[in-house]
Amino acid sequence: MIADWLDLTLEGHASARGMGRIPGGRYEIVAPGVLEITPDVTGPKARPCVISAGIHGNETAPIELLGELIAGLESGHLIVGAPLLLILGNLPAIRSGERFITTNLNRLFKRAEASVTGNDCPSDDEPARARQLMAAVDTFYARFPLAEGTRRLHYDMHTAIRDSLYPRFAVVPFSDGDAISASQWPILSAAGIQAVLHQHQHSWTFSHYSRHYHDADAFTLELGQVRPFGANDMAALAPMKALLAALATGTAPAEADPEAIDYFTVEVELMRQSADFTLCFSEDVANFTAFAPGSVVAEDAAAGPCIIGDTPLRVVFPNAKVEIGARAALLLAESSTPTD
Ligand SMILES: O=C(O)CCC(=O)N[C@@H](CCC(=O)O)C(=O)O
Ligand SMILES: [Zn+2]
Repeated sequence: MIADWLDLTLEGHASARGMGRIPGGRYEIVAPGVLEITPDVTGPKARPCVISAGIHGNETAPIELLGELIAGLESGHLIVGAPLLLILGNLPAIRSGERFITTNLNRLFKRAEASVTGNDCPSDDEPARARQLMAAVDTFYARFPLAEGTRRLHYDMHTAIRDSLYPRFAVVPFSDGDAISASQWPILSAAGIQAVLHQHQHSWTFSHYSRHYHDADAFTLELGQVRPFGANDMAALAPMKALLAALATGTAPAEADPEAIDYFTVEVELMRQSADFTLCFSEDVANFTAFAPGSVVAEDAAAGPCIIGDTPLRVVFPNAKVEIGARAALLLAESSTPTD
C-alpha cells in the first residue's frame, strides 16, 4: 500500500525497496522516500514528472499535497497516466521537523561535488542524500524517453519561512540552455502561482539540477508559509492539487491568463560573508517587500553594507542565520516578461 509507504517513511519504518500495483500502473520504491510510478498506458499529455517535497524538513504543506496525490492514485480516484518520480527529500529533517540536520540539502545538487569537503559539513547525511536523489532523477529520466515535442518536468515544492506579499510563487533556476516552455505560464497561473522570479546564476538547488543537467521545465514552488502538519491552508492549494492530478493522469492541466502573474528577475544574490552579519529590517518584513534607492538592507563585517542602487529592489528569502558563505537574501527587479 503506497499510502502506507508515506506514513511509514515519515515514521522511519519504511522498507527501502518494494513494488506493487496501483490502478492503471505499477509502483516501485527505488530508495527510501523515493517512489517511481509507471503507467500501463500513457495519457495524451503525459510527460515524465519529478514531484518532490520535504527537501526542507519543516515545510509540511507540500508533503500533505504529495500524500493527497498518492492517496488519489492508490484509491483509483486518479488513474496514473504519466511516469512519476515522487520524492520525500530530507527524511531525518522531516522526522525532526527541522529545515535540515547538518547543512542545507538544497544547495548540494551539483554533480561530483555533493561530497564537498569545502562546505565544512561535519556529517555526510545531507551530501549523501543529495547524491542518492541525483542518481534517482538521472535513472528516472533515462528510463522514460521523451515523446516528440515534450520536455521533462520537475516541481520541487517548498514553503517559505516568512510571510509573503505573494503567498505562492515560483523560482525559475538559471540555465544557459533552452527557455522554460511557454506553456508553463498559463498552467502555473491556473495553479494559483502569483509571482515568478528568474534566477540570474547557478544555484545548485534540486530544481536547478533537473533544469541544468536534464533540460527539464523545472521550478522551486513556494506554496505558502512554513507551518506544522495539519496547520496548513490546504484550501489555498486546491488549484495546485488539481495541477498535480493532471500531471499524474497525463491529462491537460487547467490554464489561466499568464499575465495574472507578476514576473521578477534576480539582480543581487546577497551572501553572508562573516559571522558578524545583520539584516537591517525586522523579522516580519514580508517576502517581495520593496526597498527604495539608498536603503541599507544588510551589514556584513567582511563585505560592508548592502545598499540599494538607483532602482527599487524587492527582497525575497531574507535569512541572517544562514551558514557563512550561503545566500542570505535575493534582491529582485520587476520584469515585464516571463522569458529567461
Ligand atoms: O523562506 C526562505 O527563506 C527559504 C524557503 C526555501 O526553502 N526556498 C528555497 C528556494 C530555492 C531556490 O532558490 O530555487 C531554498 O532556499 O532552498
Ligand atoms: Zn524550502
